[in-house]
Amino acid sequence: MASSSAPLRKLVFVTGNQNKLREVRQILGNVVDLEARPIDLPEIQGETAEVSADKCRRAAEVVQGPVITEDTSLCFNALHGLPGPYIKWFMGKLKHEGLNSMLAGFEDKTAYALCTFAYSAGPGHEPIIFEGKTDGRVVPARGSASFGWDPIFEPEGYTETYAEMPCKLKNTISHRYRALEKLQAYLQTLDN
Ligand SMILES: O=P(O)(O)OP(=O)(O)OP(=O)(O)OC[C@H]1O[C@@H](n2cnc3c(O)ncnc32)[C@H](O)[C@@H]1O
Ligand SMILES: [Mg+2]
Repeated sequence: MASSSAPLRKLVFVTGNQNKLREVRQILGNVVDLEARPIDLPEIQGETAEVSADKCRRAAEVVQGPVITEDTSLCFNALHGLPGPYIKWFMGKLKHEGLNSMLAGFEDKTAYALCTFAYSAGPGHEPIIFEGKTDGRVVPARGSASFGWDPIFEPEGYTETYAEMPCKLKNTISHRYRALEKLQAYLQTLDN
């Protein structure tokens, strides 16, 4: 943790998603001086780590300095991890009901939320990847529909969906929280 007298590390977070930004600010608190840039960067196809590293390289070029980017996947075990990094497009077309229907023919409704942060120290610096995973299952939508697929994801060990939980609880068990814990630990090593 940065000492109270040291200036906070400045970091640009490139994201077009206000809900992600809100949660990242809530979780990181004042550990870093986070500047948000709402740039919607192209995302390639591939496995999550490749998609994330590519987006972060582009972000570092745009920002010309240290930067973080984040990618979220929702992976259905019955579908071998799909929709995965393509969840945004599946959500957009199928909505909550259609995502449930995708699993109608399967007994196994388990899924996991995967958050991948990528950090680059600047243009030409290879991104470093930090992943956080939360297991759960896909259920018919319950709770406020304010953030993506939150209403249809019930984390393991809880009877509430992400959308039904107080944000403080989501932020202590979420895929995003778990990835940020690792990113934070890495940033601390840079301060020493
Ligand atoms: O600009 P970026 O950061 O890429 O923001 P995005 O909205 O495009 O986000 P992704 O590419 O990572 O796509 C992930 C999708 O999952 C949604 N999502 C991300 N985190 C979520 C969370 O914690 N709970 C519910 N939905 C989430 C998000 O709204 C997108 O539809
Ligand atoms: Mg995106």
